[in-house]
Amino acid sequence: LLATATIHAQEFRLQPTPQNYTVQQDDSISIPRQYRLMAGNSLNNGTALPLLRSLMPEEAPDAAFRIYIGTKGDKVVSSYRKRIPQKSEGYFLKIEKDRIIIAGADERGTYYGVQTLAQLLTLDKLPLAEVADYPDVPYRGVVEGFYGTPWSQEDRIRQLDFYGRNKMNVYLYGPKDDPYHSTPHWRKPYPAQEAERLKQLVDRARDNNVIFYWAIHPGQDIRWNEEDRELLLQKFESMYQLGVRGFAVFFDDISGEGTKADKQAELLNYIDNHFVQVKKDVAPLVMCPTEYNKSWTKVEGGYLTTLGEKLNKDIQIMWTGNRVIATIDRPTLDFINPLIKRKAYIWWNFPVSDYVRDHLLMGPVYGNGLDIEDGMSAFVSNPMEHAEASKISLYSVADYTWNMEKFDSDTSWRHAIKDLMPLHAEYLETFAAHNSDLGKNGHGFRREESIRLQPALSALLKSYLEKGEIDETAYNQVDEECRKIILSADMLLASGNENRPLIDEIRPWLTQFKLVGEYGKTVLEMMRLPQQEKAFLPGHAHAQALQTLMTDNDARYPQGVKSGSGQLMPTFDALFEASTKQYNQRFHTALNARAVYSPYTLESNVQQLALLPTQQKGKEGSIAPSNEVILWQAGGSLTLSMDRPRVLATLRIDLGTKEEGYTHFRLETSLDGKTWRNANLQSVWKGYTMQKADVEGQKVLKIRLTNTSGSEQKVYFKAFRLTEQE
Ligand SMILES: CNC(=O)C[C@@H]1[C@H](O)[C@H](O)[C@@H](CO)N1CCCc1ccc(F)cc1
Repeated sequence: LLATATIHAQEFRLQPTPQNYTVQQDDSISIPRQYRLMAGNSLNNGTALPLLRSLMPEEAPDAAFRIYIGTKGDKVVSSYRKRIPQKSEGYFLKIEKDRIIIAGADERGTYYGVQTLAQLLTLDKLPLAEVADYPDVPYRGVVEGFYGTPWSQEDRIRQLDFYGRNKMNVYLYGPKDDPYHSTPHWRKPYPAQEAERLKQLVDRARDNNVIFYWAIHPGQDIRWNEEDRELLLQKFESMYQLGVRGFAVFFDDISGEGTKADKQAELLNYIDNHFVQVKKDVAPLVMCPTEYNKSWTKVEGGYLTTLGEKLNKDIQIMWTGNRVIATIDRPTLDFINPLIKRKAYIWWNFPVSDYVRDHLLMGPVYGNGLDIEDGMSAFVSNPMEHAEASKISLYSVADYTWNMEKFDSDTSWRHAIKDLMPLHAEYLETFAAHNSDLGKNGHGFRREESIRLQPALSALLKSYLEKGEIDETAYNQVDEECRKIILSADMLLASGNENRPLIDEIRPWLTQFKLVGEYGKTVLEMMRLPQQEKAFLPGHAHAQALQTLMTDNDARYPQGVKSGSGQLMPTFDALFEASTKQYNQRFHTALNARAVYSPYTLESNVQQLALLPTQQKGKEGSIAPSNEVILWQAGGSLTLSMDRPRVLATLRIDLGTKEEGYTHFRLETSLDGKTWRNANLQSVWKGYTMQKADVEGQKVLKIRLTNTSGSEQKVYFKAFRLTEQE
């Protein structure tokens, strides 16, 4: 038992990472069963004491062991006054042989001291520790601001408890699809049942020392008149009656009248002067601007400068960074802070996934600057509609914003996973490692995925595509990972009550993840058999069956479910296509060699072209370029076949050679694959190697490019792109 305790203490990590934490290694004390409480009066209506009592229930006035707890200025901790960090929400925690001292700079600091003690109490023995701690970023937390299904009451209760444990101090309620937050009912008070639920959340937030902000999103239909202004204030008043003590006005994603900066500023200052400042117990007003990221900002238009100049100085202005979805760095803040004349209140659009709903974003939080804590007034995360699954990122956001310099994204990510499912951490880590990239998306924001397996995946693919050989080391690593994927999916699906809400959220992705693992194993087996006329066939059929199962859209997820889409699936698909193409060439068969349905098929007797994948995006079709010199033998040809006759708009080819180089080749098109007609090539731009074919309006089934020079040509294969007519 002692050994476990020792190991536990050594690998034990406090979350978030404290600014200062020292432990006397050679000594510890048993957790006192009874203690005498010496509490400062300032804590009477706070939540630090209730939390302490819930952790250590046995109070006894005559107990030898004492706990001194108070806030700076309380007599009971006066002799530790100088040890308390002079920082908002700071605290001093010391565990001695006969006493524990918790002294906060303010009430929330004292509460955080108790939260840190709570973590130490999970050890078998209490280390003789000393913690002097405080947060880097003043406001830290979550803005529930996504499109899609808002979180449930249970989701939110669990979230608020999570924020208390992780020292996050704000939660902004602003679900885009809540009709009483936004158009059409922002003017109306909540119906009784919703009001009661919100009141419960406000109370739970208070228990966790979290400021509950209620946000309103009136901009789409607000009229700049007294009536709407009064209606908005009445709505805020009704929320105040429910206990809300933090208010926000979001003007994002709107158009029309509501986007005017001077009108927005006038309204916000009015709210500040006639509501926030009057109430005295309400947190600073927060607003989200219409121009909330740099790519949407027209500085000369004056929107942000107007807000910066006109808005009362204590009104916070949100900012998502250089783009809608972006990581935050020093240049980002150097742009926005001077414009708005205050420190930006960062709204970080991660791990929100409402624009890539088929993906889960379970990877590490990385890419934000570690030297920018002095440049922001807040950093709040806009999460996924999957509350529990978002906690991997939120755990690290809490870690990052509390102690930025010491933040290590990978360590934090691994601890976040342990915190979420201690008994299944290794399986959840396997799942999370392969479910982190977003796939192509309109915001161009991507994340690393399958990081540790990437070298093996690319080595396996490269040697197979370029030499038709199997890299055994890489093969075994990928095979072993497929086994772990299948195991992890099953273990998590069968994990019972450890974290049922999480499994309920990610179940469709776990099922998909298992299929990805099985597909990988099947494709790996296929790679060994392209020369075996009979043995290859069952594997090919199984792989196709798995492809079908992976694209079957579950009615509940019309957007589909993607897993391993960043690295695993592209590699497995390429290996499926390559091994099937090899089989077809060897046995002159026409097995389907397309992993992902595409209307275009490539055939070629030029060895280096034969395995290039074709791609289709809308009306565009292409053969993937190759970045090596192609030895194109005399008479060698490449044929791109359509699944049915299609009308071409453009066709561009780039062999990396000038005009004369193209005289060695003939380009033809055919509607039936029997009769062919020439298509002339001409330069697109003088002196460039890209050529275009005159095929506008031609209906074709096949396109063929042949080396008619009578000798081998060395060319590049830089582009082969067509567009179809609408
Ligand atoms: C700070 N406010 C926001 O970030 C607003 C919204 C929501 O919060 C959403 O969760 C988030 C990321 O998808 N933003 C996307 C906005 C996209 C969008 C794209 C093109 C448009 F034309 C309009 C909106």
